Amino acid sequence: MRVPERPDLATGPAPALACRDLVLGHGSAPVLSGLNLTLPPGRTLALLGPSGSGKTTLLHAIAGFVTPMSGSVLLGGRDVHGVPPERRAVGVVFQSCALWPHLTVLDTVAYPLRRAGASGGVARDQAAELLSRLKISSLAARKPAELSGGEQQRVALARALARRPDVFLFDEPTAHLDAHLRTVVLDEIARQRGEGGAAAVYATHDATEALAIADLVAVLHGGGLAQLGTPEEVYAAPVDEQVARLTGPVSVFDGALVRPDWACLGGPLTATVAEVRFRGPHTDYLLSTPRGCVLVRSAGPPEHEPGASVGWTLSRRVTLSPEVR
Ligand SMILES: Nc1ncnc2c1ncn2[C@@H]1O[C@H](COP(=O)(O)OP(=O)(O)OP(=O)(O)O)[C@@H](O)[C@H]1O
Repeated sequence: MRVPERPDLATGPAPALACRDLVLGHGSAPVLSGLNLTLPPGRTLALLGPSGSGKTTLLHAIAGFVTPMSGSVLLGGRDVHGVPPERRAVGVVFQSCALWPHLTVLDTVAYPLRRAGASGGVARDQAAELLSRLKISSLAARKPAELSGGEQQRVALARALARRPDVFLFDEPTAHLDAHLRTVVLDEIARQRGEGGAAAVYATHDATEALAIADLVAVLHGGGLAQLGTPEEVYAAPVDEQVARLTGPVSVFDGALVRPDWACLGGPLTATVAEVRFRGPHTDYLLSTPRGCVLVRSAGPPEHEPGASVGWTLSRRVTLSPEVR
């Protein structure tokens, strides 16, 4: 499946990252084919896709751990075919954090600063500052075996931030974090990118996180790039049902895709409340109608019980084309 590049995001200085006709796999069968995309400096690309769709494989190809079957990866406008991982200007935060077992947390984060030429004292001071921002100062003297999964992730993130790369590669960097720490980490990622102008590729299963953090979203499924667009585009105009499901909650109602916020309670249409799901800031109602079921989101706590008859309004829908229904 070939998706046209977005010309509006492909102009200006050399892109931080470009993939050209990229085909990736681990053996004979490709996992991803015909991948074309361009990421300008300072922008964030979210990779969204189901388990096994190739998000990690793509990150590994950019980092240099996987050799493309064909096509090319360009970093800063330069084809990096054959360039080993340590000579690519990328900072990786992967699911298996691969922290060095013999180094303390402080030394782990200071190491890239030393390699970049900082003196021992300066490197340790800057590393301590990064640990403080990621709320892990108290762990400075510990070794990886003495850390929880979420703590290891934050150390790996601090190490990647210390490297000041041109491109950050994140593979589910908040997977082990609670909601508060997730915000701390996402804010820190955004702050560093703003300061340093680095681009980021961010793989996640979490549509809400992807839409919030990204300038561009690449939806991977079916062995390729199913849709590339801004968060608003992939949410408001998904190309098919699977893209719609991967980018947020959706109902298939009367041959069309309907987001929960495209319908509301009250209005001329009639339905029976089939299910009520309290979500904190809002409540989701699954409405049963003669033309199918539809999920409707309403601010505040539940106001209707299952079985109640309600009126509702449909304000927007994306009709599925016949070939993808
Ligand atoms: N080292 C490997 N050798 C052989 N096949 C692999 C290897 N790594 C991954 N694969 C296969 O490649 C496909 C893509 O895997 P990948 O890890 O890139 O998916 P993903 O989208 O990151 O999945 P998840 O969300 O579960 O992490 C899967 O079918 C997987 O089984």
